[in-house]
Amino acid sequence: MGTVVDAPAVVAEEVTENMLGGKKVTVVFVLGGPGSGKGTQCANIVEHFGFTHLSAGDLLRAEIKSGSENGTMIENMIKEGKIVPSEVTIKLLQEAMIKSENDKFLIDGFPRNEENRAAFENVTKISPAFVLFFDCSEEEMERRLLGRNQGRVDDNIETIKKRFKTFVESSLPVIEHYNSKDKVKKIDAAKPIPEVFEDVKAIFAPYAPKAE
Ligand SMILES: Nc1ncnc2c1ncn2[C@@H]1O[C@H](COP(=O)(O)OP(=O)(O)OP(=O)(O)O)[C@@H](O)[C@H]1O
Ligand SMILES: Nc1ccn([C@@H]2O[C@H](COP(=O)(O)O)[C@@H](O)[C@H]2O)c(=O)n1
Ligand SMILES: [Mg+2]
Repeated sequence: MGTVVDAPAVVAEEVTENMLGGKKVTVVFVLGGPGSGKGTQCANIVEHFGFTHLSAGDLLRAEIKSGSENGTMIENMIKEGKIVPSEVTIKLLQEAMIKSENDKFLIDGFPRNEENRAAFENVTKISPAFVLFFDCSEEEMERRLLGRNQGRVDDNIETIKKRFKTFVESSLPVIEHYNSKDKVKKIDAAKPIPEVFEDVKAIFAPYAPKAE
């Protein structure tokens, strides 16, 4: 009797799980400190595994450039290494996912704090397949950021120190949360780029496009 009554609830959950605008999506959160190599490795994953890369930072920077009413607030938060309110970032991520024809997304640099994490789950009902965590020392990340040369307003030593503090205080607890659910795949990101990608490839092997 119990089984018969329970069955529809289970089916309903399967149907609605990770649905977005009528499609079932796979989401991987890509986390790690500033300069750990998230963007660099996401570009490789896109090329080899057909995911769409959504960088929360890039979306926020595009929002500033677009002349949005939130532009000044976002720019100030980025300069201070602070985290923009979740509603702003989630709206940008949701819009980008709905607009995309793809159903596999790398969400880079999000969730950055507990508020990001809980709000995303509440609003989208999407849970990540897993969390890719790029682990790297602050010394190495600082060296990389100071050498990046992409004209970012936050690639200066004052902001870098603030971003490290935000990462330790606000972002590491998010990684710990997912670790407690066995969802974190940790990568040694201090190695050279091709070696890091070898480790990444092993994790993404189940997502390799099928040979025709
Ligand atoms: N494994 C690596 N070894 C050496 N340099 C690297 C490595 N990975 C990335 N880099 C370089 O470090 C810089 C930062 O990399 P990237 O932009 O991918 O980091 P990120 O984690 O996305 O940083 P942010 O959080 O600030 O956006 C870039 O100049 C990139 O070329
Ligand atoms: N979830 C997020 C992600 C980023 N930010 C702000 O953007 C800055 C740059 O992000 P990168 O991922 O490109 O390093 C970051 O320091 C934050 O100020 C955010 O608020 N919320
Ligand atoms: Mg990046």
